[in-house]
Amino acid sequence: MGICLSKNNVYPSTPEEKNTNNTINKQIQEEAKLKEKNDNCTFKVLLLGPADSGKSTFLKQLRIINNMPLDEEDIGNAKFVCISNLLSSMKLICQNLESLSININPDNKQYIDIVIGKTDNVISEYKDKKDIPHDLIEACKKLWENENAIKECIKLGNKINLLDSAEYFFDKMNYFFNPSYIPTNEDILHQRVPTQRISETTIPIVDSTNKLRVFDFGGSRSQRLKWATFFDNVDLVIYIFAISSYDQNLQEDPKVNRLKDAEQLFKQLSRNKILWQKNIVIFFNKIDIFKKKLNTSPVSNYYPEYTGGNDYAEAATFFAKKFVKLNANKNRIVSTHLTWATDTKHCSTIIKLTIQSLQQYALSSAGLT
Ligand SMILES: Nc1nc2c(ncn2[C@@H]2O[C@H](COP(=O)(O)OP(=O)(O)OP(=O)(O)O)[C@@H](O)[C@H]2O)c(=O)[nH]1
Ligand SMILES: [Mg+2]
Repeated sequence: MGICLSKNNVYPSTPEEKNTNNTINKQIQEEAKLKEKNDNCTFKVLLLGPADSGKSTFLKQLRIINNMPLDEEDIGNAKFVCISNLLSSMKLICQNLESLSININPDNKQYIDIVIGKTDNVISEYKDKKDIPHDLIEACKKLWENENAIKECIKLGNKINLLDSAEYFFDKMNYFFNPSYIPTNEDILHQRVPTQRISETTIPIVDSTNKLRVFDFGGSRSQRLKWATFFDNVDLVIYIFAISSYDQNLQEDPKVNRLKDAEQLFKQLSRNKILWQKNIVIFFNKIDIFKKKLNTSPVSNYYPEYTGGNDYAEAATFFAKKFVKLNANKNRIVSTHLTWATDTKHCSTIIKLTIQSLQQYALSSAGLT
């Protein structure tokens, strides 16, 4: 390279070598600056997708996995949310048994009446620290332990927009009804609170000097109108939808299939001008429910072109191909992951992979790899 080494120093001997040396030094300085910038980077990440798809759950996992405590509001409201998710799910089931033609044991009719009659008042009063009436607790326990109709109705939960976590809360009702029980992180991960306010959370990435600045949005149709003002200077879009929702309709528009709505939404986002150059990671979420459903709710009932039966890999590949095809900019990287957002161990692997590729992409955009 025309450079003489003397002890620890580098001395150029001719004007040409001097020039080369200057160029190299400049490059080294620029790369060091870029590296420093990338070592202390804050990546802007958007969590986008339809309602009830798992965006806020994923944000909770991002905090847990990066050793950041859960949001104080989530912890403070945990008991109330668990109880109200549990009671309102039980009420929804009791109200729909007849329309779903599910028979009950006549001896249990009294408990169903108690649940339907008392739940709303109890939820509104519970916030004022009133106790849950004993007869309502007993009614819930009796129905869950002795009435098969409740379990049958859970299997038809897709028809009544039942919470995916209903069974989780019913299984743990003895804990939740105990006044001294303190909800765990797992309980908080199973809660359902639709996001009404856009949240911004800065999360230091564990074992790194970089941070994530994560925006979590409400996914219902009315909430989507607020998204676009946050699209500037994004580093990564994570599009999350529930792959298990292929047999469900939207809460806000019961005529529209949830997964078909998720397709349309993805198509629109992939065409968005401000996001045009941005890479997208798609999370096909709720695979735990998806796997179970395949046996009882054939995908071909909703997608007649699907021929893979109840095979999990076939069905997942079918949807993955569908979404990747919908991406309008073929020059951007679209990666896909099958995810289970309520499971911390599973999420940890996916989150690490996603952060790695985000950092890798940032370095390569800066010309450092
Ligand atoms: N079984 C299961 N439940 C999940 C999974 N991901 C999320 N949930 C549950 O699904 C419900 C909805 O999750 P959220 O994270 O609130 O959904 P969201 O996308 O933030 O919804 P919006 O705020 O309304 O847009 C919660 O009760 C979660 O516990 C999953 O992978 N498996
Ligand atoms: Mg949310």
